[in-house]
Amino acid sequence: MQQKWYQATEVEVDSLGQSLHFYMETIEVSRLSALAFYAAGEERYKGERFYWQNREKTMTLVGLGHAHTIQNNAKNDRFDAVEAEWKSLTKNCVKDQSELQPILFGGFTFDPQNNVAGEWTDFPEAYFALATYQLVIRDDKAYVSLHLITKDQQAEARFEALRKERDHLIHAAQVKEVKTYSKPEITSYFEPYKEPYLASIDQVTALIKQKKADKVVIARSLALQFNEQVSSPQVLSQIIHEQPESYLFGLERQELLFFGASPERLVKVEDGRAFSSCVAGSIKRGKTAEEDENYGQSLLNDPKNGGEHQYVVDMIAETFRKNCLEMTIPDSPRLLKIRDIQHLYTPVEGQLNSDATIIQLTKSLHPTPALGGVPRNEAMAAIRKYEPMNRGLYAAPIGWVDAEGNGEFAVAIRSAALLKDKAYLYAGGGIVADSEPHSEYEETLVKFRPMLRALGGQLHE
Ligand SMILES: C=C(O[C@@H]1C=C(C(=O)O)C=C[C@H]1O)C(=O)O
Ligand SMILES: [Mg+2]
Repeated sequence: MQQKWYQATEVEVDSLGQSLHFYMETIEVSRLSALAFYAAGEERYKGERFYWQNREKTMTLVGLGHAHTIQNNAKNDRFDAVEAEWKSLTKNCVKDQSELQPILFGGFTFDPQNNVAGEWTDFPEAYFALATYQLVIRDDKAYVSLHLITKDQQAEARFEALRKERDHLIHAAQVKEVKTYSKPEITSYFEPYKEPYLASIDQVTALIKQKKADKVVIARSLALQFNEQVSSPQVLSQIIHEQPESYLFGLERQELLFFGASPERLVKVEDGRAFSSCVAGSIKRGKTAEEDENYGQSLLNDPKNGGEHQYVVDMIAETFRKNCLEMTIPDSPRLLKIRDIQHLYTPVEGQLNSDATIIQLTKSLHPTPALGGVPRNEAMAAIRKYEPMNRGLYAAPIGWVDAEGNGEFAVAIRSAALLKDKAYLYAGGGIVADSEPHSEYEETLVKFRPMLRALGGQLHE
């Protein structure tokens, strides 16, 4: 038996007070494949899809089509603008049942002041969508919501057509066997700025020794060419199978798919409680349990990595102190082990002040010193000066928020942009006074591995 909820509300969406009608219907469905649901939108909704799964695998989210987008290029108030528009759009929605929540999914680019042309040209500095078809799988229950936002008061016929299509999409996703996808075939592989990257590590450590900054995260990219166009479900299926311990995300806009498997939470808010994670300091995995344990111990005892980590802890703790009634943070880091790498990890949590929101927390936290540096402004200036690329959504907040103010953003690392038959992979590392170019270079190679593997390549040690 299917559960069904329907609501129609009226909202004023823009500053002109334009009045719109927001129709939505949520049905509970029997378990289906989130990836097959995504793939069912290949023809009609390519370029308007997203995929998300949290680290714990307790929440999977897929969106097909755009009922509404919220996007802007504001340099200073992009967070506030997204929050205000989402609030006005959802103010009349029923708030108390989480399965009825419309969800806004998207991201804020790493640095709105970066104008370097390339794969991110024209990508908005804030880009969010409310899906026409929203699939949420939570604690083993699956819900599909249909959203229609229109000026039209008589939208019944359109809504009915969308219902029919929804039933087709659900049917396509209730498959007995999930399709398996082959890996893409790489025809060439190059590191665009290897020499400038190595030189920049020396330049940045010199800057740090002159006390112009304490820590700066420097990143680089890797470019791949494939023998043919690669599809989004094809690469998403690889990360779903290969990176189960990470956040998984994919966000399409026009021809571009930005996707990744990140171990790092920026912020999660659930019923007024906030969670973040300090993830910085890295070492590779060992080939045997013993070697792995030894690497882990040396990471825990290494002053250079400990320094990289502490800057992140100090800043996130400070932000939580300002926004929370109470908070907890352990005294020392533990290890976070994922397939290719281990990190120093310190979880943070707290009870939010009544006026703190997930978007405001995201605004305050981004970029943490795990991806930007310390002090923030000096680090950002150094990144603009020494990185010849545009990070786009790499290292930036990606995630969702619902109408009640719950939500979660990951830091979009271990990620890549796929554009037809080309992909750009991104990786970086925290540079401190005692960083060495060659070992930082090696660290980025390890961080490229998850996306490189998903895209059909491999790196030898
Ligand atoms: C910058 C990246 O990762 C960040 C930098 C780390 C480091 O330098 O040790 C570790 C985890 C992340 O906070 C990346 O993966 O590209
Ligand atoms: Mg590092």
